[in-house]
Formats: sequence, structure tokens, C-alpha cells
Amino acid sequence: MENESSETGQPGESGETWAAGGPGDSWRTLAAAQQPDWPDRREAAAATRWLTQAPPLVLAAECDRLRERMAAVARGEAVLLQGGDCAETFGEATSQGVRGKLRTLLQMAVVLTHATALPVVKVGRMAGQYAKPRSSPVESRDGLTLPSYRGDAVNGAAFTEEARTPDPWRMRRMYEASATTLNLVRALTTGGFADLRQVHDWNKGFVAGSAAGRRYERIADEIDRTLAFMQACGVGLGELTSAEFFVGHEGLLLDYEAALTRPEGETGRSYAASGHLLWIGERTRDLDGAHVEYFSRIANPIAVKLGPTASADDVLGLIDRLDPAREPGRLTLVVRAGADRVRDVLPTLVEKVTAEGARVCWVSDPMHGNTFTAPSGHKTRRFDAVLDEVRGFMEVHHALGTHPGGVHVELTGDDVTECVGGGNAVRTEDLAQRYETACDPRLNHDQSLDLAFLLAEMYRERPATLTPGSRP
Ligand SMILES: O=C[C@H](O)[C@H](O)COP(=O)(O)O
Ligand SMILES: C=C(OP(=O)(O)O)C(=O)O
Ligand SMILES: [Mn+2]
Repeated sequence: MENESSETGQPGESGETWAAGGPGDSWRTLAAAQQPDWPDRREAAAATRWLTQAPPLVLAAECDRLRERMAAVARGEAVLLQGGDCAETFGEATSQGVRGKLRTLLQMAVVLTHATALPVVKVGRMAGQYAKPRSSPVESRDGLTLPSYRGDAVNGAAFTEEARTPDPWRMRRMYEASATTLNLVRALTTGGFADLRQVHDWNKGFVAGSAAGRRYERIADEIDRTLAFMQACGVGLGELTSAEFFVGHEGLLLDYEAALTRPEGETGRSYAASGHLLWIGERTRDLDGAHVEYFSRIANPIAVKLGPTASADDVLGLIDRLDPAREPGRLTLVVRAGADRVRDVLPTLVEKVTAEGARVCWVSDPMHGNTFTAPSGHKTRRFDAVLDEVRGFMEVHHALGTHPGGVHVELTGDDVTECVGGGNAVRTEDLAQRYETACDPRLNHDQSLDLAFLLAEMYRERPATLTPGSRP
């Protein structure tokens, strides 16, 4: 691991940085949960100085465009599809890994657009998802206790003292891996790979032996015919040859996020330049904590995860702090209550937030409330529970006449065996076959497509008041 010292002539040595004492510093006096204990503060300062001089990964104008797209979700005129790894790793910032996830998301988006006739806002949990909150700060194995793995941005997953010691220069590697991934995402989404005329190609290698793959082929055939019809009528396909795609991650590591925060010239507002959409996790949404303070001062579209214990007062407090202007598209509430709790806890939250006049996007994360440990020791989730949580989420919104804004899922384009069930029925005994996640279990390609089809059916069942063009 490259432990560059502050003596190496890295950018930032001059100390000229707007962040020192600037608008991004108010969080520093508050308690910041889930931060690494950097062993050497001087090295941490040198690494963050390097980041303050690095070019932004995303531009303010792109973040503003996503905020507009999210405003359409808040109004019931679009649907959000957000997905990717629980924890990205530096080793997986490869062409194959990124292409696979992108292809899965594009296929899911086709299925959802076809069913809802609404635009699908696509956001990868990608190009920055390198820091993890953990239930315990330490992990013990065979009598040895070491710091928990907190994501590649902080330490290594190997169970050795050397790997588990936090290294602040990993934040530079996070920036570089994010830049590599984002470059590929931008090339793939605008350079032909995401062209809707490739709708069949995205499914190659998945059709045989997969019911979801065959079902997808039927939609792809319909799209092909529609495109041919449009072309025959002289309609240009320009808009369909590339896909609008955004990236986001949990804004957990405040040293990294603050160092990559950039002021935007004209408005004077500051943006997290590390990704388009950042979210606050369930473990760091304390109203008096550093994360809420930092997020209240960036202008990106932002989200907050809400677990089963989130009270209506918690949520109204978060809205006051994070979206005081009640601006549609600014704030997304990602509910991850668990399949067995969502129907109980969500109605009150939606009613109180609606009564308050806030125009938030409501999104379901059906993964994090449904994790359990299999007898083999693997952390897993049942596909049925994932579906049941999404169904509960949709039922609540349908009953209240509010818009179920979309889903936030952990997935991969690979054929892994990390979640049990789905069309191809991964069994608990199969988990060891391809269990490759660095943190939480992800839906594989087939399970992701299955989810998209079932979600599509649920959207089709929505009451007439929520059909395209109507406002909830
Ligand atoms: O998404 C990540 C996990 O849910 C979170 O890091 C907690 O995982 P843990 O209970 O294994 O620490
Ligand atoms: C840690 C995560 O979620 P939550 O904050 O909802 O637990 C996650 O999204 O990986
Ligand atoms: Mn996770």
C-alpha cells in the first residue's frame, strides 16, 4: 500500500484550501459516528490535503439535473432505480464488473419503463461506495480481535493486523477508483453500450435457463418493433442512443467528503463533488451529529435511510434540517424497515410527512431490514422477504394515494449466490458456491431481473390516480 508522506510534493502543500474554515467545516465540532480511527493524524491531514486539490468527480450542474429528475419522482411523474454493490472494492473497478452492473440496471430500467410508462431515473450505487458503517468496531476470530473491515476506503478485508489498520491514503485510492469507474460509466452510457437498440444484446448469456431472461426477451422484441416503427415513420432515435445515468454512495467518511466539497461559482452553494447523490445511513442520521450538519450544507440531491425505529419526529426533524425549503427533489427518504415491519411503521411516517407539506421522494430499500445469518455463517437475505418488503411499501403508498418513488437495492451483474430464492432458486446450501461480496449479500443478475418484473406488476396494479400524468 502506498503510504505517501506529506513530504512527497503532493498537491495541497501550500495549505491553500477553501475548506479550512470555509463552509464545509461546521460539522467538525460535532460527534461523527462510524469514523475510522486514523493512527497518524498528520498522514490523515496530508491525504485530505491531497484530495482538496483534486479535480471534482462530478459537476454541480449534473447534481442540479439529478435534483430536477428527483423532483419528478417526488411529483409522481418518474421512478427511481438505484442499485449496485453493498461495498465496492478497488479490485473490482474493472471493465467487466462495471459493465455487468450497468447492464443489469439498464435491463431493469427497460422492464420498469415498459410497465409504468414513466421515466426511470437511474442511479448507480457506484463510483464511491467504498466506506461501510459496521455494527461492531471490532471482529474476533479464534481468539484474535482486530478492527472491523470498514470498506476499502479505510482498511483491508483480510483478517490481519496490517490489513485492518486504517490507512488514510486509501482515501486517495478511493478517489482514483471512483474516477476510473465513473469514466467507464460515462463512456458506456454515452458511447453506444446503452443505446436502446442494444436491448437484446444486454440479455446475451442470460436467456437460456432463465425465466426472467426469456420474459425480458419478449419486451425486447416489442421495443425492437417499436423502434423500427418509429424509424419507418421518420422519427429520429437520437435521445435513445445514450442513457442518462447518475452515481451515488453513502456519504459516510466525512474526511473524504469534506475534502471533495467544492463551491459553485455563481450561486455560492457548495456541492459534494464525489458523486451526484449522497445518502446518510441508518447509523449516522443523528439530528445532532456531524453527518446531518455536513449534509445540510451541500446542495446535492440527498437521501436518508430510515430503519424500523425511525419515529415521525425523527423524520420531521430531518426534513427541517435537510430540506428546510421543502424543495421537491432535494430529499429522498429510503425506508428499510424490514418485510415484517414496513406495513406497521410506514403509514404514520407518510401521513405526517405529507401533512407537513414536504415533497420528498419515498424509496424502498428492501435489503437492509431483511438480513440474517445462514447456518453456514454467510450473511444472506431471502428473495421472498425482499419482495414482501417492496410489496408492503407499495401497498402503503397505494392505500394513502402517495407515490411509491422507487427502489434502492444491492445487486451485481454476476451470477453470485449471496441471496437465497428467486427464479433460479439459490438454496442456503448453495451460498458458498459464489459468495463474493465484500460486505452484504447482493441480488444476482437473475434475481435483479425477477425483482424488476415483480415491481413492474405492482406498479401496474396502482390506483388510477397514480397513472402517468396525474399528480398524487
Ligand atoms: O451495509 C452494510 C451493513 O449492513 C452494515 O455495514 C452492517 O453490517 P454488519 O452488521 O456486518 O457490521
Ligand atoms: C449500511 C447500509 O444501509 P443502512 O444505513 O440502511 O443500514 C447500506 O446501504 O449498505
Ligand atoms: Mn449494505
